[in-house]
Formats: sequence, C-alpha cells, structure tokens
Amino acid sequence: MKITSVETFLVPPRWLFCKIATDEGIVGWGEPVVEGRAETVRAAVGELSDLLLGKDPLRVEDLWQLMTKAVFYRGGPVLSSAVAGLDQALWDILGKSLGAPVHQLLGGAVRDEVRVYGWIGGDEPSAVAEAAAEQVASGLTAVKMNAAGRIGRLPGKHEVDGVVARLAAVRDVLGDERDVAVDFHGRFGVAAARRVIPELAPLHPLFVEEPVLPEYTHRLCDVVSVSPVPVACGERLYSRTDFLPALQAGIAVAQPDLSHAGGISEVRRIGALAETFDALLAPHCPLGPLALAASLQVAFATPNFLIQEQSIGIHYNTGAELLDYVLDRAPFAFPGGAIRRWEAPGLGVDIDENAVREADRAGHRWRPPVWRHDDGSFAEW
Ligand SMILES: O=C(O)[C@@H](O)[C@H](O)[C@H](O)CO
Ligand SMILES: [Mg+2]
Repeated sequence: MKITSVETFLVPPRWLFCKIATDEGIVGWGEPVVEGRAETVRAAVGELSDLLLGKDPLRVEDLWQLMTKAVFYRGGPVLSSAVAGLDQALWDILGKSLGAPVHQLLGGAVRDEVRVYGWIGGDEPSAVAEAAAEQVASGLTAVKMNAAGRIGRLPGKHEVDGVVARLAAVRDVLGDERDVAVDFHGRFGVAAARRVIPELAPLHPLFVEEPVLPEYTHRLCDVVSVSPVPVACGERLYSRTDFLPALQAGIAVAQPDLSHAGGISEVRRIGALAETFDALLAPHCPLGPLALAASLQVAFATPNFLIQEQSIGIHYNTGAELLDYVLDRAPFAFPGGAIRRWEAPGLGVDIDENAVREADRAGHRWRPPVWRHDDGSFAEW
C-alpha cells in the first residue's frame, strides 16, 4: 500500500482535520491542530507530507520516527500537533486495513466504557452553577470549570473568596455523587496556587489542573508538595520528555492531548511512562470527533486511565460541534456519563466528508482572547 495524498480541512469552530489517501482506496482521518494556530499547523502538515507521499502507511512507527526526527528541529506545539494528526490518520488506515479497531491493535480492550466530562463556563457563581446543571441534564457525571476568570498572579482575599464561592456553587448543584475538576489555566502564580488549593480541598475537586504555567514546571513540585488535591497538567506538553519533569514533580494526572502530543503513538507511551510514577492518564480534548475518537481508542486499551474530556455541548466552541462532522453519531452518546466501547475498524469514526469539505470553504480564524488587568497590563487567559 502507498500513500497517494495528504489533504487538510480548516473546520469551525477552531479545528483542522487531515485525510490521508492510499492507492488501495483505504483512507485515514486525523486532527492535527493546536487551538489558535490551525493555519500554522496546516502549513506544517503540508511540509511533513513530503515524508509520507509514496510510503507504506502501515509502517506507522517508522513514519512517526521520520516525521519527528527527520526534520532536525523537533518538538513544540506546532510540529508535534502536525505529527499527532497524521499519526491518528495512519493508525486509522492500519486499523481499516486489518478490519480492527485501534484499541485492539494496542493490545485489546481493558475497559468497556470511558467516563467523560464536559467544560462549564460562567463568571458569577450562579452562572457557573447553571452551566453545571445543564451538563448534568445532558447526562454527564463530571464537569470541569475554570478556577477564576481574569485574576492577578497573587490574588487578594476578595479574589480567593470568589474562587471558593464559584466551586461551592457548582458542588451544590452536583451533590456528592458527581465530580468537578478545577482548571487554573496557568492564571495563578506558584504562591497563589499554594494558597488557594487547600481552600478548595473541602469541596473535593477531582483534580486541579495547570496550577502553574508549563514554563514553570521546575516549580510544580512546590505546588504538588502542599496540595491536598491531586494535581493534573499536560495540555501544553508535547512528548514523553516534556512529561518527565512534571511526573517527577508528582502530578497525579497526566493530560496529553491526542492532537498535540504526537498522536496515538506518543500518548500511548506517555501513559506507560505515567504508570511508572503511579499517575493516571486523562487526555485533554476540547477538539473534534477524530481527536476524541483517538483519545477513546487509547482509553479503551490503557489500564492507568482516569477520565476523558469531550467537547459536546461546551459553549466556547460556538457555531459548530463535533457531531456536525460525523454520519454516525451513536458512538459518541454518553448514557450514564460514559461512552461505550465500539468495534468499528480504525478510529471508528464515520466522517461526513461533504460536511467537512463544505466547512473548510468557510474556514475559521479562531484566536484565544486577549485579556488585560485593570492597570492595562497583559493577563493570562
Ligand atoms: O482544559 C481545557 O480544555 C482548556 O484549558 C483548553 O485547553 C483551553 O481553553 C484551550 O483550548
Ligand atoms: Mg485546561
């Protein structure tokens, strides 16, 4: 089998899909994207396709080695995301060529369903509580909220009280049976995270996420060591070697994104590395159907797995959602808050190619918001 073409599609709300075609008619789909830089990743995919055209797509690992190493300059969000989506498409082709779902190729299923969570937004405690109620009504048993909106690196009492009040309002709606995780988004500094997390602990968040920015991973241990709540991070880490210091710092939950961290091939290895630190895998995924399917295939076959993020119904992906791009929506249903394992070959996604081509004609220009503090200086989003 030989690869004959690599195409990309810029689809709203903020994603990029790729399609690898072969001379035997089998095609594979993937999602190579980093949010806000879809066109940059699209260019990187175009350059990487030089390494793929004419090659045997079934040699997934050899092609992964080429894509990550034969470029000399390696790693980082753009290149690793480009490789990630192409890697997903290669696994899709491998599975389809063998008539097997990817999780079977990864050693077979270790679980029958994957618990999923959805994001909830809102500024005031009442707004975030309302968003939580909506997600509970949709069937989810777990949600994730931001700790705070625009906030100082060293928040004062009023701001800290606000963070606690937001989580308390959500806990009220969820009761004791459901779970809520709290995303700090790197907005707090190390000292602030050390101060705030113990105050959140009585409300039992499932984990706190990105308490420090990825560039301060060398300070992560100072947060983990005083945190009564499990610490998670990884959406802005792109490889095994990026995860090593975070795991050494003691994170409990590793959150590689299947579309950022080198795809199925590398996230599989990040999961194994995490296991040697007694850490769990909970892939990041505010993305589309291919990224979610790749995450689920890994989850079905990974023992040290916790929970999966998914973007259905979240409000910041406005105008389109992942179900718009699939012909068969049934696999993405989450009765009881969990997605059941399904056995279609490859990634198991029935892509609506017409919808994808149509969406690409409109494209998108999604960018992260730019925030400022009251004094006019830059604020972390
Ligand atoms: O954990 C999450 O889903 C968020 O931190 C998103 O990754 C961020 O808004 C960029 O998409
Ligand atoms: Mg996050």
